[in-house]
Formats: sequence, structure tokens, C-alpha cells
Amino acid sequence: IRKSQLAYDYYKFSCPNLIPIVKREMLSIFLTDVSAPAAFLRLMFHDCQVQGCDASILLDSSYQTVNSEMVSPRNFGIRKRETIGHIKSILEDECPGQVSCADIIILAAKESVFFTGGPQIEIPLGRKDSTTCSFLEADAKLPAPSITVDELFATFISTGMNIEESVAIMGAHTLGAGHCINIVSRLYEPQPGDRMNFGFETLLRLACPTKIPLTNVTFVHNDVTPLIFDIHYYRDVLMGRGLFSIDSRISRDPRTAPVVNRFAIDQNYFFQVFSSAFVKLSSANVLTKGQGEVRRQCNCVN
Ligand code: HEM
Ligand SMILES: [Ca+2]
Ligand SMILES: [Ca+2]
Repeated sequence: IRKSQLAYDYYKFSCPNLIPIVKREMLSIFLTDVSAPAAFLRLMFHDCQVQGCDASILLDSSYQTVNSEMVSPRNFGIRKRETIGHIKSILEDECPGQVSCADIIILAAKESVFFTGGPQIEIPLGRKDSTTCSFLEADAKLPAPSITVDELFATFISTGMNIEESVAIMGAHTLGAGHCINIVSRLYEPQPGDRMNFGFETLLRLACPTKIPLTNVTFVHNDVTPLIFDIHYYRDVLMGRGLFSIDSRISRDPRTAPVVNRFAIDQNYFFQVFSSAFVKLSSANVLTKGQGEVRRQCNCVN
């Protein structure tokens, strides 16, 4: 973990207005699209999970980068990539060549959590952007909704998260929604641990009536308050209303169930552990100092 190379005041001299500019731009995005915070939070996870937090997910397919990571089916439903590019273009006017796209992704995710009622998280900055991307690594490292609790731990152990933090970071599913393509397998080919509340299962079957989804548009909310960052995700999974198999499984596994139970009644504690998990996820395995580059445009290498 090269976390120590990052700094809380990294842009203090090179881009002193960074934070107010990002806050202002994010606010106007949030006011025009209530689903944006969920999109930014998931975008951060899917960037950091592949090659580290290096904005590899923003690269389009080209002769240099070959296939974009968006080619991977695991990135189905990823949105707001171009919005990061828009914020970048504003920052290029203010402080050219300074702020990495990788840091903008993290700042957007952090503002998304705060704007929707979650904790204010302090994050170190100074990530560099990659000159490569890998849709094969995206296929391999982005978790499927049907993973086991052991696979969940394996996913986050490399970032230094413990069991509590691994359960806390899943609390990101307090925001947003999922599409039938990620839900049908547990409805029509259930695995152990897929049991759910009968009424909720009925609702899912109504939303996703066929094993192969007829369209890509139907979605179901991740928890009962999909626009608010709160502990309802944990309350829902305890009631058998977890959207994905892994959401249900953490409420039953003896290693994770006590943590889910505590988060479901103690929002302060959830916010505290989520914040430390967020910093670990966003700091692990990043490019710093002489590595990588600061892209001029987020969707292509310099
Ligand atoms: C490790 C286990 C995880 C699995 C298997 C998983 C899986 C999924 C799936 C399948 C979707 C629905 C995509 C769609 O159908 O449109 C989703 C949505 C989402 N995930 Fe995860 N996820 C995991 C962890 C995380 C983490 C660590 C974060 C963030 C820190 C996150 C944030 C989100 C958000 C915010 C959404 C809603 C997106 C939207 O509404 O646009 N997830 N996740
Ligand atoms: Ca990446
Ligand atoms: Ca919620």
C-alpha cells in the first residue's frame, strides 16, 4: 500500500481553489440529477478495484488503450464518466495540468456521500492517472452479485480492510439501484443463501419476470431510501430484503451478521467505520510521484 505517498494538502499551492470548485460543480450536478451520487460512488469502486484508483475506467477504446474497461459486462450500468471529464475541463482552466482525473473521481464520490447525508470524509490526494486500462482485469476483479462472503473478504483484503470495514463499505448499497440482469440469477437459479423475504421476492419477480431480461431498463432500489446515505441498507438485509445475493449473505454469515446488526442500529458507528474503509479503498495501490501522468483529458492518455 503506497498510501503514505498521498497528502491531505497535496493541491494547496498547485490548485488552491480545487475543493470549492469541485463542491460547486457537484452541487449543480446533484440538483439536476438525484441519481448522480449513487453513480459517482460506484464509479469510484469500479475504478479503484481495477489497477487501483488511477482513472483507468475513464479511458475510451483507442489505438493506444485498445479496449476500454467499459467493454466488461461487470461495468454494466456505470454512469457519469463524462461528468468527471467536465469537471476536469473546468479545473484545466483554473490550474492546467495539475489535478489528476483519479483524484477527481475520489472527490466526486466523497461529495456524493456527504450530499446524501453521509459522513464528511477526509481523504488524502495526489493520485496519478494511468496510461493503460484493462478490460480483462475488470472482468476478473470486479465482483459478481452472487459472490460468497469469503470472496467478499478476498476482494477487500488487499486494501487492508478488516471484516468490519468490508461490511461497512457494502453500506454503499444504501444508495442507488440494480438492474434485472444482476438479479435474475438468484430468482431463477437460487444458490444457498439466496433465501429472501416472501413479499420482497414477489416484488422482484414482478420487476424481473423472465430469466433473460427483456430490456435493460427495469431497476429495483438497493434499499428503501435510495437517495439517502443511511443505515436502511442494513435494516433491509436483516429483513430479507437485500437486493443481491451478497447483500443477503452478509446478514446470515456468523462472521458478518453481528456487524450488520450493530450498523443497523448505530449510524454513528457505521459512518465511522465506512469512513475508514473508504480511505483504505481509495488509497490502496495508487500511482504517485513519478508514476503515471496527469491526463489533460480524462478519456484519453496524453
Ligand atoms: C464487493 C461486492 C459488491 C458487489 C458484488 C456489487 C455489485 C453491484 C451490482 C450488481 C450493482 C447493480 C448494477 C446495475 O445493475 O445497474 C451495484 C450497484 C451499486 N454499487 Fe455495488 N457491489 C459491491 C460493492 C460496492 C462497493 C464497495 C461500492 C462503493 C463503495 C458499491 C457501490 C454501488 C452503488 C452506489 C450502486 C448503485 C449504482 C447506481 O444506482 O447507479 N458497490 N453493485
Ligand atoms: Ca482503475
Ligand atoms: Ca439509503
